[in-house]
Amino acid sequence: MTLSFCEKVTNQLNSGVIVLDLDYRIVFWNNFLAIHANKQFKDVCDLSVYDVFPELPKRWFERKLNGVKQLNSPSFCSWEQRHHLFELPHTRPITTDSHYMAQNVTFTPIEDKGQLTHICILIEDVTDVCHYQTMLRKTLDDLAMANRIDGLTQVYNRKHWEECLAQEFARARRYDADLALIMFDLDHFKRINDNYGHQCGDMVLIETAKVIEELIRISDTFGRYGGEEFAVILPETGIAGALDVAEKIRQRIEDIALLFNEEPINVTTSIGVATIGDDDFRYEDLIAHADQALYEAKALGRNQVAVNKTLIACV
Ligand SMILES: Nc1nc2c(ncn2[C@@H]2O[C@H](COP(=O)(O)OP(=O)(O)OP(=O)(O)O)[C@@H](O)[C@H]2O)c(=O)[nH]1
Repeated sequence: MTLSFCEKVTNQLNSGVIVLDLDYRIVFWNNFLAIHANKQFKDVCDLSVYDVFPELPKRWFERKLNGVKQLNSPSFCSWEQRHHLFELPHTRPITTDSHYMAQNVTFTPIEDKGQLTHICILIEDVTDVCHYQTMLRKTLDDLAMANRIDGLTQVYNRKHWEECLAQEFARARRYDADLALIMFDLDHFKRINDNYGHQCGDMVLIETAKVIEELIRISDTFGRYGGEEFAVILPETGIAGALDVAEKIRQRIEDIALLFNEEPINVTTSIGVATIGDDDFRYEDLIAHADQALYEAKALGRNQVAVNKTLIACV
């Protein structure tokens, strides 16, 4: 078979070109397809495109082509809509999420003497774009996560935790719901650092975060407020429930069995509890109340739970 000039040019393209008649029979495909589908044109010529690519989503494909026919204008399908239309293996040495080549596909009507006679399908290999975009998205997700997480303890950092509190506070105000806050601070933590070193102090903070994360509900939001101070947001929780959780936290921390260089390390915590009140207009008010209660727990001798004074009146 002698090739026309246009066919020779098309065979040089680094994209796939398939031409279908109006019955979806293949009347041309270029070398790119011969290589990537591992089938010479003579072996597919005049076959239905569905016989050669049984994986094609027939209903979607025909709807797409009908649109091209009726409007007599090109149509496009990007890899972001459908990763690929034709199952062509990619030849990259890179690991991607799919075995198949990611594709941008353009459908173009072809007329002869004013009559639509064929549809040309251009398949662009965008495996690299897809791969690098996927990696970029993952990196951005990781960065966003790192921005929310405290590097040492792997729980929420103060900035993100406060954003969560601001949201919960607004929601509780809007729906007149309960909301409680627990803030706790490890007792005499400076002594642990001074006596055993910062490495030991860090280990205590990591272990504390771990046990408390296991103790609270998934709907609660736990974060490191700073230094050796942590905080828990308890949505839909009144004072009785909050005190219950606070006591569990106190007990759990007292029970942590830690060894550093084979020496037991004892840790206790002082805890302040506050719940949203009529006079709290900003989430910072709630923090101030819980912090005040925490200060009282320290003043009363540590290793205990205190409720902020304005609340005691209504308990
Ligand atoms: N190892 C370690 N220590 C920290 C970290 N952040 C804060 N600290 C230390 O925590 C200690 C807090 O000391 P203080 O504020 O005096 O409180 P405290 O000794 O716990 O005493 P009370 O709170 O009154 O019971 C300081 O020595 C800080 O350096 C950290 O990430 N790692």
